[in-house]
Amino acid sequence: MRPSGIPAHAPLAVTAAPVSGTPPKSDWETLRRLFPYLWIYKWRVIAALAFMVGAKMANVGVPLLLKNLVDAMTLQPGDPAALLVVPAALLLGYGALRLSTSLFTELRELVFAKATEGAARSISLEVFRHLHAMSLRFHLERQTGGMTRDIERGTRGVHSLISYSLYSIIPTLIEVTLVLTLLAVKFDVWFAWITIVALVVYIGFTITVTEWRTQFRKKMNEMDSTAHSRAIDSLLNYETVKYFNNEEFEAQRYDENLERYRRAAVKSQTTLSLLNTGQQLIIASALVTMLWRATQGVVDGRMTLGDLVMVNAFMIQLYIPLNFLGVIYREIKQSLTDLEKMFTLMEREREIADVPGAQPLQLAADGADATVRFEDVTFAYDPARTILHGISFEIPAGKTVAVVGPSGSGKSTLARLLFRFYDVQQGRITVAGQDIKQVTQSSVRSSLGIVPQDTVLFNDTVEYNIAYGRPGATRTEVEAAAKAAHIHAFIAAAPKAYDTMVGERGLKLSGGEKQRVAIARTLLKNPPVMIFDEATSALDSANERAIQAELQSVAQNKTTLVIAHRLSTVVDAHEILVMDAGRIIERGNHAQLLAANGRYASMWALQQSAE
Ligand SMILES: Nc1ncnc2c1ncn2[C@@H]1O[C@H](COP(=O)(O)OP(=O)(O)OP(=O)(O)O)[C@@H](O)[C@H]1O
Repeated sequence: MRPSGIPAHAPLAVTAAPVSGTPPKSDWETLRRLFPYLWIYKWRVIAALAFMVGAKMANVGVPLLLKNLVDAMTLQPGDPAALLVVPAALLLGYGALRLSTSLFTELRELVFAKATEGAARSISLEVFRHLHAMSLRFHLERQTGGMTRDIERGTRGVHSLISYSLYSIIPTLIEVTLVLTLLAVKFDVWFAWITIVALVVYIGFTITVTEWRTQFRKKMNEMDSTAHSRAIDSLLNYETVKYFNNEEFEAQRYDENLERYRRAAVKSQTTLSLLNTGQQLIIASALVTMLWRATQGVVDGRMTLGDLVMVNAFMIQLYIPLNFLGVIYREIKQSLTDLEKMFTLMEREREIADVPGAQPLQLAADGADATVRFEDVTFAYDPARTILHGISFEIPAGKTVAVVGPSGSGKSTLARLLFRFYDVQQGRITVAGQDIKQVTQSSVRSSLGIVPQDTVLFNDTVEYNIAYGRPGATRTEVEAAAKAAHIHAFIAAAPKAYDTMVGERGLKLSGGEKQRVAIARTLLKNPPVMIFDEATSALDSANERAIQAELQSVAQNKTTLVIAHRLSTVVDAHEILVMDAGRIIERGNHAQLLAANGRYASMWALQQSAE
């Protein structure tokens, strides 16, 4: 048997660091959040730091050798032996030091790549899991485009933060310390002072200007995310845009943000030039002062020519990384901002969470005890508007209860509550006598199957979409489900059969075809409790009758909740609830309700005459 497109669940061996508490407040807090993800690879972190120190020591050794080389040439002009032997040894040493600098640097990258990539992977996976754990309310409110952009930037932030701090800031600090110590010990303490003052002024200037510039960068990000959200929303609504001929309107809305982005970007660029010029000024002043002190030293005979060369080489070596400090500081700040945004997203409270120590729902293997009860359930999406008022009913195991009533009366809300997409404000919902709030959400959901009102499919093959009902199902099982949902013949006749792509959100299929794919995947899941929320509303009468018969045979031994507009589809239900404005106004079986001659009877008469 050929396996279907979806593999069975395989646990991912990723050690996610624990997350707790409130959203990060400062940069240090963000760093503290990131640290545990890296510390999983502590030996690599330590080894990388050691290699870094090695590389910097080798780097600082280079000017020292240069000094000796120059001194050998200038101080012993009359000694041909020394002139031959000493420079040869020094040249070899020079080569070895240069090589070790790059060797240590490469080793550091080699050792650390796994830690960086591992941390980025753990965080990405954790964010993804967290998003799926967030409530339906969160997902209905989110702006997909902007949010994915934030996540993308956050994950990239992990890479840049690690590489900039570990590959730039820390090495520069090590180098500065080594050079300062050397200068202070070997020469006039003035050299160290000039370097320190220049560094302090440089860093102070860079940080102040960069902090000020951050607002433009933030604005750019904001505009970028909003533009992205608008573009995605507009593309998802492609057909609607065309129906209303609103391409130009959409383009203008998009362009509003692009224009704001452009303005912020130009400001960001102009202020960058200001920053760069200021930095160059500070560095050039420091270099000139140092060189002036060094030439004075040579003239006074306190320093050799070699010393002068060495001081100059040190300064140039320091100058190169410092030159990038502004960019690095900004990138680090930027990464921290991006990371903070992602961490804040991760800290958003999960509205619907398992109670501590929640156990899985206990259910007989054949679902024979899967009775569903709504006990005096009151619910509001928004506290200002109660949707369900004290709803009580029971679907005995293996029986079918139908809910009918006008649009907006709260029928689909019953299904959402049973799936625990929201928690009820009053009363409780039980499955097999267990409150669904007290057991794990995943066990409740695995006992339920739904054919929803609006089916949205994954942009993959028909087979993938059906097999989604039970990852790991074989092609034969997928076909059997498709046959039961009366969609097999249609799929088999398509040029690519089960490998046909359904398009984004399944839009390449008709409403009725999508609905049948949804039925097939729920049949494949085969849970003890089924919910059909107007499951056949998109079908023509002939297809509806055929599938109704199939659904009824499937529902035979299952606990079933049927939500329907067409009353002819629910006449066989064990109990029919008539809902209006969030209340059950009538209940009974078809015959009883007709006899009662109330709302149901008049709805029935109306539909019969229409048909
Ligand atoms: N996420 C939500 N936030 C706020 N109000 C909501 C939300 N979802 C639904 N509602 C409101 O709750 C009420 C009941 O919605 P529900 O989907 O349960 O109705 P229904 O009876 O299934 O309607 P229909 O027959 O049209 O599908 C509606 O007035 C709807 O506007």
